[in-house]
Amino acid sequence: MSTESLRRILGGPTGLGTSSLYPAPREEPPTAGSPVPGLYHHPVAEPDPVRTEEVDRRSKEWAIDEIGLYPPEWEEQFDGFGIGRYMTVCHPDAPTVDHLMVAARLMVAENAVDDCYCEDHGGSPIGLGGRLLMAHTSLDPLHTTPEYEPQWAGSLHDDAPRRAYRSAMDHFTDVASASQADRFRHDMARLHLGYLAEAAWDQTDHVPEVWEYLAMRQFNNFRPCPTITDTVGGYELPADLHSQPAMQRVIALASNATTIVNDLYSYTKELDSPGKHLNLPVVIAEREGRTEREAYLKAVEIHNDLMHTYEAEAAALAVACPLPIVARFLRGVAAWVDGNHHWHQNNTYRYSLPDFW
Ligand SMILES: CC(C)=CCC/C(C)=C(\C)COP(=O)(O)OP(=O)(O)O
Ligand SMILES: [Mg+2]
Repeated sequence: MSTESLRRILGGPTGLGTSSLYPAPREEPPTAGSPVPGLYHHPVAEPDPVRTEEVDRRSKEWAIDEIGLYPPEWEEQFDGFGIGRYMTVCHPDAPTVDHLMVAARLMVAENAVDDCYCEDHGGSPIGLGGRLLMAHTSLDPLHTTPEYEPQWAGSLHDDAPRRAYRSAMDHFTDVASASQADRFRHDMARLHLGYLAEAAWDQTDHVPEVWEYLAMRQFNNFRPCPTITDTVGGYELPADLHSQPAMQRVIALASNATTIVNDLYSYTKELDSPGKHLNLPVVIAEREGRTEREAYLKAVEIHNDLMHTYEAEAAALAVACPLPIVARFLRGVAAWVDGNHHWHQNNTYRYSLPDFW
């Protein structure tokens, strides 16, 4: 495969000596909506405003009318999340708004579970395992005897997170193949495992080693979002290609980079939240005895290393397995990585940068 083709797959220049083509640390402090100084990323174009608005409108209609997701007082936060921008910028190859809506409902549902079960909308580490497992059955149904089946089926309507998961999953399985749905269930089980480790550490006030934190964050991770890029794009990466170790490594590295992006952009929000909220800079500061600023800058470097390794591995995979479907999927993952950065950078309603420059 030519260098030019690889660039197209990854969305920008890669390899030795190309870092200087991307934004470098700056002298002046960032302003609202600017990227984290020194963060390696690929700027992308603003998402299509027509699609953005339509996804916002339809997501809200679904959340309110179909599943009763949130009370009126949470409306501002729902709007501030910007689901339309997020999905539109992360899935530039979605053939229709219907395809974008498949991703949008899942994203809204995933955030509802995180907020209502784990975090600041009534969440708690206490009893989380039971709640998460029951919610997981909205994605991966219980197969049981006629005596108990109706009780389980009724439970899927009992709270907003389960209603959201069940409805979003129904819409997803309408368009996904059986193996794409199974891939998604596996990724969601990984996510729930990550939530549980984070909650267990919270209950015992344990601050993990940096590598342990990175392991937890590989599971409590955006991974279920980029890995549906083919379903949202209206095609399928076959299971035998998706499960190749080289593809799994690319997916994990890309997803880890996207999740550390969240740790960097949500750092000040999480410092202001009650209790100690773990994120990469906080863990580095505590476990490696660094100042907050030093720890934050080290987290930027870790992100950049992950991004460089991800891009190198994706390029190597594209060469080793030169199938158009592999190139298309890798392009979709790269678009998600870049779009995720764009959304975090520009979501000044949720995020603001620390004063470290
Ligand atoms: C959309 C999805 C699969 C989310 C899973 C986990 C999650 C909420 C994140 C990876 C985002 O991290 P965090 O919980 O720290 O989110 P905020 O910083 O509150 O935006
Ligand atoms: Mg965060």
